[in-house]
Amino acid sequence: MTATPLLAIDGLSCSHAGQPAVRGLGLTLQPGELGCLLGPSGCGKTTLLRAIAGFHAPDAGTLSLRGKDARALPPEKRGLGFVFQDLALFPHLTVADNVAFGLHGLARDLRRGRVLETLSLIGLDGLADRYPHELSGGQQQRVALARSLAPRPDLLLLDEPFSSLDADLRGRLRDDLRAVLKRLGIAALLVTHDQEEAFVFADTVGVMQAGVLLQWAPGFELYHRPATPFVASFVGDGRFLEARVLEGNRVATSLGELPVAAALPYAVGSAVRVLLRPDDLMPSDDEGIECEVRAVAFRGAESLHTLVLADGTALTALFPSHQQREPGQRVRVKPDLAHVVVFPAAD
Ligand SMILES: Nc1ncnc2c1ncn2[C@@H]1O[C@H](COP(=O)(O)OP(=O)(O)OP(=O)(O)O)[C@@H](O)[C@H]1O
Repeated sequence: MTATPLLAIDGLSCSHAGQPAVRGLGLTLQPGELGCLLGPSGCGKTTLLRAIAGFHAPDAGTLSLRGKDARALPPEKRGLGFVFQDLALFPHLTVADNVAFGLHGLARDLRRGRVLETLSLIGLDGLADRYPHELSGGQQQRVALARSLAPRPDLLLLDEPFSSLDADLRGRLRDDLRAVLKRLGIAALLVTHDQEEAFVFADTVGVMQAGVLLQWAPGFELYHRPATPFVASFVGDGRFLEARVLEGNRVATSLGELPVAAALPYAVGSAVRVLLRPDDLMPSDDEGIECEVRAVAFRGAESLHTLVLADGTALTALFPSHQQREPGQRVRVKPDLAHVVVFPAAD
């Protein structure tokens, strides 16, 4: 028996003034599952979140929460928490009163305990009596998170909640929030532009393009088995290499013969493209394919090398930074991969 999903959406379409923003979208989120939506600006992420929250009426499709049709429910009856980019803390209320704001249903004597417990969980011990203007930006964002967590919703909707913070604060807040959500068993759907954030935070990541959800899968699968060329190029670095289908689950490329995961739906001899990630190529001393280093980008532990093969094909490869080469140098590389992902040849 499969458990009832917390959130189930099917065939959901939304528009703004007749212009489609979300098209026939379906996904499910299980209790306690952390999901993330990635996609270029304007692809419909916020519209989808607003439709789930009840702030935007869909044109078509179904939307159920905890197994019940939620389409007719107003936002306050959906039992969800939201955190949007705009914090909207009440400036004249203390931190504790801001956090207590959504706890009307709770007996007064329990409220203070819940507020202090939530502040402690989110790393704001000792700040209950301060006012928002007495806090840093990161602390204010934590108050907004505490306020949405205090009623213990079973689903939290987060629209780029960390985007105003610098990278270091952002990473810490993301990790802390993930830990709190997992500890409390609260599911979340987070909209972000940051792939690393999506990979680190979420159990399941969705990639949207022009209102369509192209793939909804764990980050590892999205990276290693992208469903479409758009997902392949939007998520992570990667280059496409021209290839030809061979017998026996293999393709011929200018890097030699490479294995594919399963039987291909293309005839032997067909022209296809394969995806090569920078971590699919390793430096190799004597064997391997010779290429020229075109550019090097130092990234700390690793350096991203742009390489050009003898036939002019450009590829990228991550080398440990102590093996970093110089532009113009010739290097040998060999593929280090379980299999390549194959797409139809470009038009
Ligand atoms: N209130 C509105 N009125 C008219 N069109 C809108 C409105 N809100 C969004 N749109 C349009 O709907 C489409 C989807 O917008 P949405 O904000 O959902 O995208 P998004 O993926 O969240 O973008 P971003 O990453 O930039 O926040 C866009 O073309 C946008 O211009």
